[in-house]
Amino acid sequence: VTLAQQGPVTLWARDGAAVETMRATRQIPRLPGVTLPETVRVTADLAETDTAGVVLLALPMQALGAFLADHPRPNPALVACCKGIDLATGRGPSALIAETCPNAQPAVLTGPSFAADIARGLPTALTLACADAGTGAALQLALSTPTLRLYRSTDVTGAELGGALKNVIAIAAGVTMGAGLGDSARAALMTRGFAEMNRLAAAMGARPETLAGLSGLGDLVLTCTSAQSRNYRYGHALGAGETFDPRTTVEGAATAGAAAAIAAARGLEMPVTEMVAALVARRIGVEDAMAALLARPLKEE
Ligand SMILES: NC(=O)C1=CN([C@@H]2O[C@H](COP(=O)(O)OP(=O)(O)OC[C@H]3O[C@@H](n4cnc5c(N)ncnc54)[C@H](OP(=O)(O)O)[C@@H]3O)[C@@H](O)[C@H]2O)C=CC1
Ligand SMILES: O=C(CO)COP(=O)(O)O
Repeated sequence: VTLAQQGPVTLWARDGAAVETMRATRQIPRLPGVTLPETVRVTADLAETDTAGVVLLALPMQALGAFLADHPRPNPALVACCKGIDLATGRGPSALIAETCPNAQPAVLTGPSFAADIARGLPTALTLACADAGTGAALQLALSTPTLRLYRSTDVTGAELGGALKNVIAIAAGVTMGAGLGDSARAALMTRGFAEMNRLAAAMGARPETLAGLSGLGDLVLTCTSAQSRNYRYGHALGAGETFDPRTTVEGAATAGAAAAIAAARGLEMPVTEMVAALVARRIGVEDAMAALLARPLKEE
């Protein structure tokens, strides 16, 4: 919606009925109240995107690998908008793109931004990460709009891991608030969670300044403090012992398990992440999880 202010955009979706509805009504079922500009062409025919210079891949992380394997994309630049670690392979979106679409430059668009805010034209700032600096600069220019401000980076690993791991900590923050443990406990979990994000990212070659930027700290703050976040709301329901619609995309649930497995393989301590993975898998309850975190040996900060 925001990019369509600057020129024609093709929006592909797999659901033909949803495409027909969007064409007819110019409304987006997932973004109530937002009208599709006339410059957005909606299609259920994926081949219509084949000649685009840039494609934004906006589907859930756990669906990306199979989607690309089934539909390798011919476009020169593929920008992943998903946040997470693939549970099956332990890889991020750019590695899945590189594997399935070897002729494409993989890039990542990530940072604190709710789709509804961007579509309403509210100001947002994101990180555009691409290992190839020239492609990254071109994408930054092409995808920035008057209300969407992109900062560029060549640290794809850092940008991906910041966006993936903050969702896990957001679940923990939601659990804390849902269980009535208070704002102080949430701030502690956010801070210690951020330390874990940095630990894993550094071990995987990311730059600390990327984690301290929009794609890491920026998105951590947003997602841990806003009830607009699905990861936060899911955690809140867990903490409060309430049900949660299982059809909702909650990226941190799978990513908690993937990150905990990587940390274990590398001998890294990630107690908050491990606890979220255990909570999601129902191996532990909220009270026991909190007690276990508080009972850890005292240490230097
Ligand atoms: N929503 C937001 O505010 C933000 C989301 N993100 C990230 O974007 C990614 C997608 O999230 P979001 O759009 O909110 O998720 P939703 O669940 O709202 O939408 C997912 C979309 O992907 C489609 N989809 C799912 N599986 C497949 C598949 N196998 N093949 C083709 N299409 C598929 C769905 O189609 P169908 O309707 O047919 O199921 C739907 O259109 C996530 O990684 C999320 O973290 C990042 C920043 C902000
Ligand atoms: O990543 C997001 C905001 O930057 C969206 O968060 P949720 O997936 O938790 O809704």
